Amino acid sequence: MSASIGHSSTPLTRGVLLHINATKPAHSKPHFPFLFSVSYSIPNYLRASRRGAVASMSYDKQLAAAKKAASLAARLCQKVQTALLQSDVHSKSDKSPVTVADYGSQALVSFILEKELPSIPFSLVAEEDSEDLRKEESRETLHRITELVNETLASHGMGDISPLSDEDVLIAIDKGKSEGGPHGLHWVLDPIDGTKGFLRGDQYATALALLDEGKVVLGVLACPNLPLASIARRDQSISEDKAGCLFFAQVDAGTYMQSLDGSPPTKVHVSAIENPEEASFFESFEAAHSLHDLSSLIAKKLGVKAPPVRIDSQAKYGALSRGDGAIYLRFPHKGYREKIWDHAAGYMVVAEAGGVVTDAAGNPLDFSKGRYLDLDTGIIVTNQKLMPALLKAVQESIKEKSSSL
Ligand SMILES: Nc1ncnc2c1ncn2[C@@H]1O[C@H](COP(=O)(O)O)[C@@H](OP(=O)(O)O)[C@H]1O
Ligand SMILES: [Mg+2]
Ligand SMILES: [Mg+2]
Ligand SMILES: [Mg+2]
Repeated sequence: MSASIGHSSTPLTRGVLLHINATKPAHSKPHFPFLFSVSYSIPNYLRASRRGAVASMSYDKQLAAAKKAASLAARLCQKVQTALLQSDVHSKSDKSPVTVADYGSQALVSFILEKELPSIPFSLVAEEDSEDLRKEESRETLHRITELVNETLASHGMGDISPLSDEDVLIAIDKGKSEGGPHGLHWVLDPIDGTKGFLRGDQYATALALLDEGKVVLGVLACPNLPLASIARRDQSISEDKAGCLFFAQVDAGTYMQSLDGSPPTKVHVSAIENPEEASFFESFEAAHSLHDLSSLIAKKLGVKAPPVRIDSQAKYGALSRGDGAIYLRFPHKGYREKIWDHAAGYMVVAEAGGVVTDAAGNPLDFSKGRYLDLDTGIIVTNQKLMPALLKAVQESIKEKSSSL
């Protein structure tokens, strides 16, 4: 049994239903040379919850720009998703509306960030590029994207900006070609994370983070279909809940959530659950993205009683940051390389809410290596109390299943 949270896709109108399916990075040791010698070691999972060298800086301006950019991109995506779900051609094989939303969201975020922060050198590591869009057969798609970007800007208080041309849109998209790395400031963007959820009418997120000297220093997650109320113990009777969450976090300043409509932010914290029997866990909706059988084995070893909650996208990190569930397990099939834009914003939102994010060996995630994350086997997320037991269960389960990984 598993529970999956999403906007209802049938009927494709509104509301959220519960579908029941059968089925301190680089931390250094304290050094007291004249007093005594200390034998001191910090478990890796605790290092993973600590901030790096750039902790004392404020990123308020960048955070304000990131919230604005991600919120507008979410509006654009919502518009496309609504049209997609209402049209008669919303079959999963029709990729074009998704493409339009992905590109439109990336162009919009890129354009707004650069415009709002003119004094800061602009570097963006983002998922999409314009190669296909520049082809002759994509001319109409490109016009549609430009139209969407301009409509979104005009209808959300940015009507004073002169409309973007097709070429402006292509340029904005291609700003996302940065390689990132360990030096300087780099934005990290997934314009639509959870494309498959987007297509189904379920969860997706616009995920935006900022790296400073290779460390994530802020993260914003816009989740248009995530209910504002907790999705823990959700049942059909509360399927009319309002949806649309904006999570944001800045290093050493906590994690906050507000509605995408602009309600006042509230501070959020990860679950305080210490007993795994009371914990529930999140994983990808898509079995192709994560080994569900390995997660089940881990959960069983830990003593987790609740069935997995399957959700698309970094909405999982958002939901975890406010304590809707206590654990997120992600174990891609062998050979898959994780990208930084699939985790940077989510990592920040969870870490600042008191959670811990590591790879399957308990190492902190390293966002300084370029566009990819190099990690051991998978990604695990939980609170500090549960992490030691979770790590043990993960490592035992991986050993048992090693032949299939
Ligand atoms: N085989 C695979 N294994 C793991 N992750 C995959 C995958 N194929 C795609 N993904 C990633 O999984 C992301 C969605 O995450 P989730 O499974 O949590 O919904 C996708 O983001 P996009 O939708 O932005 O492409 C994509 O980057
Ligand atoms: Mg993604
Ligand atoms: Mg994406
Ligand atoms: Mg993708």
